[in-house]
Amino acid sequence: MKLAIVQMDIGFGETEKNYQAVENYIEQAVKSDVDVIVFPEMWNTGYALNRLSELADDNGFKTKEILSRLAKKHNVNIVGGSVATKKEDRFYNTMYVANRTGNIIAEYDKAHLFKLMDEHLYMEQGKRDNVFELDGTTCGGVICYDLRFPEWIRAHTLAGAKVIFVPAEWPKKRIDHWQLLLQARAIENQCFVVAVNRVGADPNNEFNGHSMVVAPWGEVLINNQTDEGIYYLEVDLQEVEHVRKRIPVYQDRRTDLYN
Ligand SMILES: NC(=O)CCC(=O)C(=O)O
Repeated sequence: MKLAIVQMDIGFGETEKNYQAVENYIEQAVKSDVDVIVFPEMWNTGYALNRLSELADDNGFKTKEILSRLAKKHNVNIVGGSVATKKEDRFYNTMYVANRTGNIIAEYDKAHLFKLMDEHLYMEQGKRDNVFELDGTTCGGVICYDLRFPEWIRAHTLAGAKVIFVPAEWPKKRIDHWQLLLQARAIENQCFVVAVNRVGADPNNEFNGHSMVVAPWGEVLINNQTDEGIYYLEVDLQEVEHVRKRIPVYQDRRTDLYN
């Protein structure tokens, strides 16, 4: 799986600029041979939460149109990070995934809202998991703070996910947690973790990237990048089976003691 990790800056409440930036990034990424392009969290609005009624994407219409059109045009999969959406007068932090044919194959509302960034005051939490297929590989997608809930990631790998995508706006001041948690989730679940964080700043936080790809044995394949840009990496999905055979964690689970 050839990945293009888009570690972008996000204009605070500048939706037009952000949509244009995402279109440009897709056009740039497909100049290389890529299978999946991945974006960070809340890339349409940033955390301009008190302006969601004006800024959130109505039913994700605009986001879905762009992802679908460009995925089809370039025969590429796009894990669309997440965007602020409005659905039936409520706001959500929503991930959309478009496959090569331009079909929107996943729509996921962030399950765990992050109180330290006031999300719970403005948004509704999601009620469903997020498992989808990219080129025949079962994948899962969670959003930022969801990463702190090992049982939530495990629910996705128990449902078959071999790759977990984690778009984020994870502030610099807790980047040590980000790195450790991503590595732990990959090792304990014996899966690839593909995590994309933003760069730049908003009125409340500074973001320093450190987007990461971690292999099922825990090797960190990308990290320490703090500049805005696209980072390219190919991963060998067969590593998942090799690691799961070497230490059969899934067979050794004590389902008589826990689920
Ligand atoms: N946007 C988020 O969910 C941030 C999560 C975060 O920073 C954390 O420490 O957890």
